[in-house]
Amino acid sequence: MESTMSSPGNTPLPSHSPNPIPVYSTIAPLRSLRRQTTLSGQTIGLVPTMGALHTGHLSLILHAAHHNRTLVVSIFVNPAQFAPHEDLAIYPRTLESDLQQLHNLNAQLDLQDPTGTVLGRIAGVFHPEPSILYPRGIPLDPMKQRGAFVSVEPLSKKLEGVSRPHFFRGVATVCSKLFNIIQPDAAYFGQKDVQQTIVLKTLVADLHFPVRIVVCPTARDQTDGLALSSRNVYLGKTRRAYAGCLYQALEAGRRVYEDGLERGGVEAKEILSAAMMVLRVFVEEGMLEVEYLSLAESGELEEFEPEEKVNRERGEGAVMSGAVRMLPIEEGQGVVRLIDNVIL
Ligand SMILES: Nc1ncnc2c1ncn2[C@@H]1O[C@H](COP(=O)(O)OP(=O)(O)OP(=O)(O)O)[C@@H](O)[C@H]1O
Ligand SMILES: CC(C)(CO)[C@@H](O)C(=O)[O-]
Ligand code: BAL
Repeated sequence: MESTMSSPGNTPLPSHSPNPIPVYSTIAPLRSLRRQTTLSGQTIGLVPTMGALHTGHLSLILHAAHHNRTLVVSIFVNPAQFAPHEDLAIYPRTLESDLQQLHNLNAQLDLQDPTGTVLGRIAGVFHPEPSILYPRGIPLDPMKQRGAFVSVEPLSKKLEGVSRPHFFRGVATVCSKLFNIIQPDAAYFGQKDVQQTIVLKTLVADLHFPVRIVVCPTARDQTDGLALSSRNVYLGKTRRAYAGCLYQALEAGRRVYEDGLERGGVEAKEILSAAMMVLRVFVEEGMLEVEYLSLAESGELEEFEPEEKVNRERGEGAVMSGAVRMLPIEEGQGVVRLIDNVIL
């Protein structure tokens, strides 16, 4: 089924382009797009998202446009990666404005880049109902889910997997489905969700998916470095004012690592405590809780031992990541989890 620049309710969006982006809710038209693209000798770049698009998502699409003539963006809030107590029901869903942003981006892509390179353009948005991707239904309790699921172990149990135990199973499963349906040559993901990118690289290697996983830099707020994220809308003005502290903490850790290189390296615990020092003041004021601060190698996210010397040889490319729970400070607010990371 295909619609053009309209919401499922069929409200047409303002459009000045003669070529609105088709929105597909079923699989067959994507198979035919794949066939046509192959016949014309072009590649498909896929950008999977859960919608509520922001500049971070658009930067992934722009990146993909430099390497593929045909782009597909998926917008699907995947129930399988949410735990029953998480925010599936209230996750921001802004399809109309998402489509408008994609439409505007296509207009920019049509103009080519300043070097004269011909850029790709978004040829379709995949926006299925859950029943299309999960034909056996998708009960929220992961213990009751039926059908085929994919998990990547033991990576999925570490860091993010501790507080979100079935999150990566949901991500690996939905991405397997998207890869099989769209059959992209490459799929583009953000560095912000670093563990997700490692899980997905392992998935495509182990299951021999012919898809290249491309990791693109984290887009940040220019003032305080907060990683752009769809869930930032939950923060409210007051918490937003100090939400950049996670990134600033990670940067403080990175500085200790870099200064230590002159002295042949520093212990992992010194790097992490520099990061913790930035967060401590907020913790003591009851403004946030730290779920984890981690310094790990980039392959399987194996943690450095606290006393281990992190020097150029061991440290370069290591992942320093963190997750904090921004506690409610005003009436009606819930906890907002922020994650971020820097690569040493
Ligand atoms: N700030 C960002 N910079 C670069 N990529 C990003 C950024 N934020 C999200 N992405 C990437 O966009 C893709 C889709 O992510 P998603 O739709 O979950 O957005 P999100 O902002 O991460 O939302 P959430 O608040 O649910 O984490 C993922 O590959 C994710 O890593
Ligand atoms: C990759 C993804 C679209 C799978 O639902 C999601 O985890 C996300 O948005 O990062
Ligand atoms: N960007 C990761 C999707 C999630 O947190 O559910």
